[in-house]
Amino acid sequence: HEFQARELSSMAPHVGGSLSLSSSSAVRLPLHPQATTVASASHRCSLATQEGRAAIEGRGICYSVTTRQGRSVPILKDCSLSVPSGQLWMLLGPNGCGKSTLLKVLAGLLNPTYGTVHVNKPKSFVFQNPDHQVIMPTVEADVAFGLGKFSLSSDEVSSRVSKALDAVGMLKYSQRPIQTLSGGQKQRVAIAGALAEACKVLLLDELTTFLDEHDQLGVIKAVKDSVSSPGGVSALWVTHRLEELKYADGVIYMEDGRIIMRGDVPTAVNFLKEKQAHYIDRLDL
Ligand SMILES: Nc1ncnc2c1ncn2[C@@H]1O[C@H](COP(=O)(O)OP(=O)(O)OP(=O)(O)O)[C@@H](O)[C@H]1O
Repeated sequence: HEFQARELSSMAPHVGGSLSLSSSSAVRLPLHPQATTVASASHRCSLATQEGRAAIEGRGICYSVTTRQGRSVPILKDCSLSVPSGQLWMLLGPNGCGKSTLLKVLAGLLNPTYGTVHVNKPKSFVFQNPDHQVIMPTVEADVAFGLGKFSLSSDEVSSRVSKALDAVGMLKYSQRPIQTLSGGQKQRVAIAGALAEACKVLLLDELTTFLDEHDQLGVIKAVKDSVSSPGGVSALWVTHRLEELKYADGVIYMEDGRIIMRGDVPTAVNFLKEKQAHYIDRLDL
């Protein structure tokens, strides 16, 4: 982790900043079963894109908190984004720029102060700390846990659990006690839980922060495979780790509560290089 922090701060200080070791509490959170539009908006706008409706779409999202003194502090400022169906997009930006808050607004965990949000459902929000993602004693039981609410036959439950574990490369671990898994394996089990529930959208908050290179690769590949397979899973992935960009279909970069860049990976790489050059120029070495 320290290596990552050093690497990022030397490569692109404005991109990674210092990595936070504090972990938000972590649960896998299945969200509502049907697609709806959440709108607390003063203005509504068309949710359709030219290719059809995006899997994740936000328009003019603002989110503010009110201090004890009654002062309104803006956290998200006029954020608009769109993630097409069947794609994996990455959300980057320095510590405290609003990435997690934006993800929570998209997940429906926070109501935007202004703006509109549309996210296909079922959707699932997976947090960063793998130790808090999984709750049942074995891998199989954990993935089956979320299916309890669907009144499925036991055959259907087994079939969904096996398919989901297979999709994240964890089928052979199905009988393993959860506490014997590595951090990355636990993250993959959490993702399998979301896939078993036939999630259409995965909202993933810094899943690889605490993982070593091997587990990091396992988790990102599991997500990429789910997105690439037929069935149209879409994912928005918050990360500080620039090497993960090679798995992305698109990139969003935030600073100080605003989205200041959206584009494909080459566009993002150019943007990041320019930022780094600008930073080095300012050092006056
Ligand atoms: N409930 C709250 N009350 C006050 N400030 C808040 C609240 N929630 C978030 N913030 C502030 O909003 C800003 C954005 O926080 P957020 O966690 O979204 O950033 P982030 O980009 O995910 O950061 P990191 O990369 O460190 O995880 C931070 O300055 C944070 O302190």
